[in-house]
Amino acid sequence: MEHQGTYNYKVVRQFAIMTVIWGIVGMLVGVIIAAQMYWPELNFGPYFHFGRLRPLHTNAVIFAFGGCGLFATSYYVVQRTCNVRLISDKLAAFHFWGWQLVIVLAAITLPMGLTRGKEYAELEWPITWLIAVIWVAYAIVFFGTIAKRKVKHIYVANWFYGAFILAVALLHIVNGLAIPVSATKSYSVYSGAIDAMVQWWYGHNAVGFFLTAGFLGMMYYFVPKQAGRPVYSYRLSVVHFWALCFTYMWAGPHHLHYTALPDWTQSLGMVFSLILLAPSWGGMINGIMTLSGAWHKLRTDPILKFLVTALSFYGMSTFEGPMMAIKTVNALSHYTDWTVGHVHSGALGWVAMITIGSIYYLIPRLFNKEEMYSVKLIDTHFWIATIGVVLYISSMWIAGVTQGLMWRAVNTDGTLTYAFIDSVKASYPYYFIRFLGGLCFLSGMLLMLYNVLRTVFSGQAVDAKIPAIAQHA
Ligand code: HEM
Ligand code: HEM
Ligand SMILES: [Cu+2]
Repeated sequence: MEHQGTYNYKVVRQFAIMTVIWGIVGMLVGVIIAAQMYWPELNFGPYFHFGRLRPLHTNAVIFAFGGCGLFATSYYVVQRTCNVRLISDKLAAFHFWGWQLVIVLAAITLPMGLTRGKEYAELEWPITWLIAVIWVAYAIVFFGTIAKRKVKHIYVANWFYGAFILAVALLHIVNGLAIPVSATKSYSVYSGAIDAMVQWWYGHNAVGFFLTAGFLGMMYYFVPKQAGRPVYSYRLSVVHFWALCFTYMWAGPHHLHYTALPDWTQSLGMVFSLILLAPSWGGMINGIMTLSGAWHKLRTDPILKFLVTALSFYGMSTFEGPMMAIKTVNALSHYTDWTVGHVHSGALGWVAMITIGSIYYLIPRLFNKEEMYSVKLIDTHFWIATIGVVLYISSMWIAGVTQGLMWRAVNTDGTLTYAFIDSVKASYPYYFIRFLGGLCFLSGMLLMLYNVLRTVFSGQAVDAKIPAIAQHA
């Protein structure tokens, strides 16, 4: 039991490094598909066609980049706040290697065109089952560690990580139910409008629990830590936690406005989306107000800049989302690039920025260094990333609204003013700006990789000792 007195940082180090690597891979694919929309001749053969690289992009950024970030931070946070080592190093290692295998399998099968055809749940049934097994291992390690904790209280970050783990298990299994007809092909057990409803109950809650709850867990640990201030309101964190979990579950139908779904379900989804603004902003306000008395640190601390800007984008996208869920607004925004803009203000502005900030916090601590190799480079990364997000989302807003307006424009005699191709032509300049924005964001990630490698190779891997007296980490 040589490890008894220390935390398991090995699995945290592994997931943290892979967060940066998969972030670069996933965003590179993002830049490639963005380029393909501006230069159609970049669509090569079947394997490198937009239609096959797009799911590769979404899977890589959400499950490889986002997933590794969530696993690294949750394993760090749960140990530090419970004052115990993970209950099983072996299961944690199985989780790490199993997840890398899933990512590799995804990178092979998606370009081959093997897909279940469900967005964000594309991977065919053998991989879906493999994910379920790995997820159970993760849940055992995480909740087992909480059960063994030396601190009576369960810190709020763990509540959010816990909700993420449980909800994603539920979503993955229910939406994954399928009847295999061969090793690489299966059919959903649901059909028609019910299949669509299950899929978007899944899709929306993937946003709510994979892309939000887990990252709020990150926020609740790393923002107070980096700001050196306690969480603004513990009561607010409890209230918005339960409200968020409850409300997200009902908002899925906003993805299916004006479809064959019963009208009342669409209205229900719209109403719950509007309500969702409140618990979302509860989290944002709690995070931002945690800086009370530490605002001056924003001037000099680029890690804090990442964390706080992430919260601002979180607030912005959770305002935009409820607006887009209003049926009359959705009549304009749906099918347009406005949705893609909304997605990336959440994905780049919130998910990627909070992850980047947290990883910069972690790396020196995992490799026995005072701070990152270059704090100046973190600052450069911050600015280039921020410019990238702004270019991305503002170009997509303009393109999206232009498309929506052109599609609905009618002449006095009732005929359409524009052919579809006119709206494609009108979108071209914005696709170029989006490509540039993506390129900025990707360059920032490359700076990060350099900075991380310099820190890692000048440091040494150490596992911090567990303090003898129970205290908050
Ligand atoms: C209160 C919170 C939010 C609400 C009510 C909301 C609402 C919406 C609505 C109405 C759409 C458009 C559906 C359509 O017309 O097809 C949408 C799309 C989307 N949103 Fe949000 N959103 C919220 C927050 C977020 C956040 C924080 C993220 C990312 C971290 C996000 C990621 C997405 C994604 C990925 C899609 C595209 C789904 C697809 O069609 O593939 N949303 N959201
Ligand atoms: C360099 C950064 C990135 C670039 C250039 C980029 C580019 C793109 C492009 C071109 C699309 C396809 C849009 C379309 O079908 O018209 C897309 C879709 C998507 N991306 Fe990204 N992306 C980046 C980063 C990210 C990150 C970090 C995430 C998540 C954490 C993300 C999540 C998504 C999602 C969920 C979709 C599907 C949107 C939908 O169905 O509405 N992206 N991205
Ligand atoms: Cu949704």
